[in-house]
Amino acid sequence: MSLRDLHDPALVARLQQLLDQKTKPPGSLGRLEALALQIGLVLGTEAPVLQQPQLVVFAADHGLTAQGVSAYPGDVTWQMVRNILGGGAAVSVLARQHGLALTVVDCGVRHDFAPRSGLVFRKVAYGTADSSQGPAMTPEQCRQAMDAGREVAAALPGNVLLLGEMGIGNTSAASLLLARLTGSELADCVGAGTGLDEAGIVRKREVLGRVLERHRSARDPLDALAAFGGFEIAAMVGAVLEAAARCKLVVVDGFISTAAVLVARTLEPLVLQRCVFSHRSGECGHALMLRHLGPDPRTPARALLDLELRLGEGSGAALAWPLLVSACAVLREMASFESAGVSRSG
Ligand SMILES: Cc1cc2ncn([C@H]3O[C@H](COP(=O)(O)O)[C@@H](O)[C@H]3O)c2cc1C
Ligand SMILES: O=C(O)c1cccnc1
Repeated sequence: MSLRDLHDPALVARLQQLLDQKTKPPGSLGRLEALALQIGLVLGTEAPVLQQPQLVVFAADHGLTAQGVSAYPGDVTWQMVRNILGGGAAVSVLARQHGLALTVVDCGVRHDFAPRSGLVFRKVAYGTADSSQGPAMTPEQCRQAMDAGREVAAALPGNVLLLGEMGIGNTSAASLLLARLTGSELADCVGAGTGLDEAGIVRKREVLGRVLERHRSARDPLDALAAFGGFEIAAMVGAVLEAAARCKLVVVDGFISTAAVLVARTLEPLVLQRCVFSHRSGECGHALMLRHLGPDPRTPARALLDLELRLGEGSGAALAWPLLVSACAVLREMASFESAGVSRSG
């Protein structure tokens, strides 16, 4: 399946003309105008309305946590899933504030959850295998996780998917994917994650260096994804591909969800047309990752916000949401010079 190129020159010209006719100096709403244009193109309309926004938190555990790569124990993954669904996590509060439907997908958490509202069961296994000892997933598990993401995205209503994730150890998997898929120095790809101190970061780099070396032949993006994990990243790859195929807007969160886009765009470069990068994470490596996803005028990879967030869960995507709503409102509702009887510049 290949994606349609959304760069319709006629629609671009109409959208640009509409924006330029609004009662403001041309370009004075800055990047909100580029955002409005992008949303218009994705939804294929001059009057975009974002409907039934869905924030999906993909959750899974990582075998590599056995090597001490995170400041927190793996049990935090399932405990935070419970907290997210219970309404007390950052993403729960922000989703509630902004009226975003919140779903958690168990892609591979090391825990058995009782059925509850908002929780979708797509468990591939009880966490990935330790990637310092062998591949994190088998090719079949990788496919299963990607299919889970695709199916979840296919079943969602609305025209916007906001990505979130929960998985202790997943900054390690994202760093490894960044290093392998872009050829960047590992040291530039590895950060503090949940808050490792300097010694912890040195140790994390050393562990990830060994993992990278162990899987030196995993150069193909899907091989790399299977080698490093995790299930939630693979599921996000599938979800991004499916949402993009359905011409939904994809709101990308931080370091980990952007890593999923890094993989997805190797399979379908045009997914980038549908992606809005909500924020630049404080995690070392995210700026580098965004640079590798752009710049290209048709596929901007510039993040909207820079709040030094380093949380994940979809918190940055939720925080950027009002900007997307505003971009659409400007396009739909602002008067033109002509309709408002305002004089243009001489
Ligand atoms: C309480 C808590 C809540 C979180 N919410 C998201 N993350 C974030 O931190 C984890 C990745 O960092 P690392 O690779 O260092 O483990 C992921 O679960 C991510 O979503 C959290 C982490 C913690 C501790
Ligand atoms: O940028 C992120 O998404 C991030 C950073 C640190 C820890 N968890 C997530």
